[in-house]
Amino acid sequence: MKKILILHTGGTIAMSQDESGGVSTTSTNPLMNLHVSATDEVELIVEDILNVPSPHITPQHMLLIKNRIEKAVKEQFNAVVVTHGTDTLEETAYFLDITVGDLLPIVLTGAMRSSNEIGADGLYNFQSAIKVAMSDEAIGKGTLVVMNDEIHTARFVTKTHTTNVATFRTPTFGPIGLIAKDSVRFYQELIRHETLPVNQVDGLIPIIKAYAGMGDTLTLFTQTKIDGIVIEALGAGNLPPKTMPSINKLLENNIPIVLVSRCFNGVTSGVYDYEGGGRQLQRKGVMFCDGINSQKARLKLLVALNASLKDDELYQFITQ
Ligand SMILES: NC(=O)C[C@H](N)C(=O)O
Repeated sequence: MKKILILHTGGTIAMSQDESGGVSTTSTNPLMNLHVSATDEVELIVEDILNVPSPHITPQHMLLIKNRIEKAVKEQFNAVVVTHGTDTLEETAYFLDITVGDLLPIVLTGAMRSSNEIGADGLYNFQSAIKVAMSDEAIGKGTLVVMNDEIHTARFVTKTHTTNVATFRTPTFGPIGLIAKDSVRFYQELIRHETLPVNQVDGLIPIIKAYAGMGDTLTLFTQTKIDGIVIEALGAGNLPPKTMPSINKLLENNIPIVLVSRCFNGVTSGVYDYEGGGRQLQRKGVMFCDGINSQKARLKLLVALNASLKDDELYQFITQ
């Protein structure tokens, strides 16, 4: 019989709606009182590791979850299911993906409707996540996100809708599997999977978004002590020319600059050789992140810096 560790962290999946329509955390997690079917062949050990809305989640919380999962490996658990608020679920999922690796299946899930709302999706998603975690095919696929009958990779999934239950999507590549009534089916997998061990997550790494007519906003970051910066650039990876003096200054000060695209689909590539164009940025040492969004790129840089990666190693890890 498989043994699965359930880690509840809070979020809407653990919340209820009151008479005024407000949704908030309750002292007992509603999932605790509900029976999850089709789990007779599995032993579930449940822990309320946190009980917070996910906008309150920090990298310190992610580290706590990671450490608990690593302990679970030693305790011979076969898989872990983490329930989480959806607002930052993709960030915790990605953090676990790049720090724990493929030691055992890790599946995150959440809900868009609280437990006592009509059409509540929490219990259903929770059950689906357990089914995926139980599946032998989930082994070696990296951290997974299961919502609304779909299986996504932590690396590429993102929350795309503020309220719709079909909010989690994987732009460009699509989900890697689905849950069809009783069966869990995988159709794709990632071809590479990078991980780094970390024991701390310190550092100030802001995210800034580029826009038409952007002036020298980045100058603010040349005057503050930051450890790195993530820029959501235009298109395939270009910036307005007025940002260049500060880009140069940051690089002179050895501040790592990670670039992603503000586009929802596609990957970055340094092709344009005009002032601020991607080719110029790459030549200067700006690191282009491949296909992940800015909030994940920020975690990637945070993990890399806390694992003391520098120079070439840092460049390889960020750009691979
Ligand atoms: N659906 C949700 O879980 C959203 C909630 N604000 C959270 O992330 O905690």
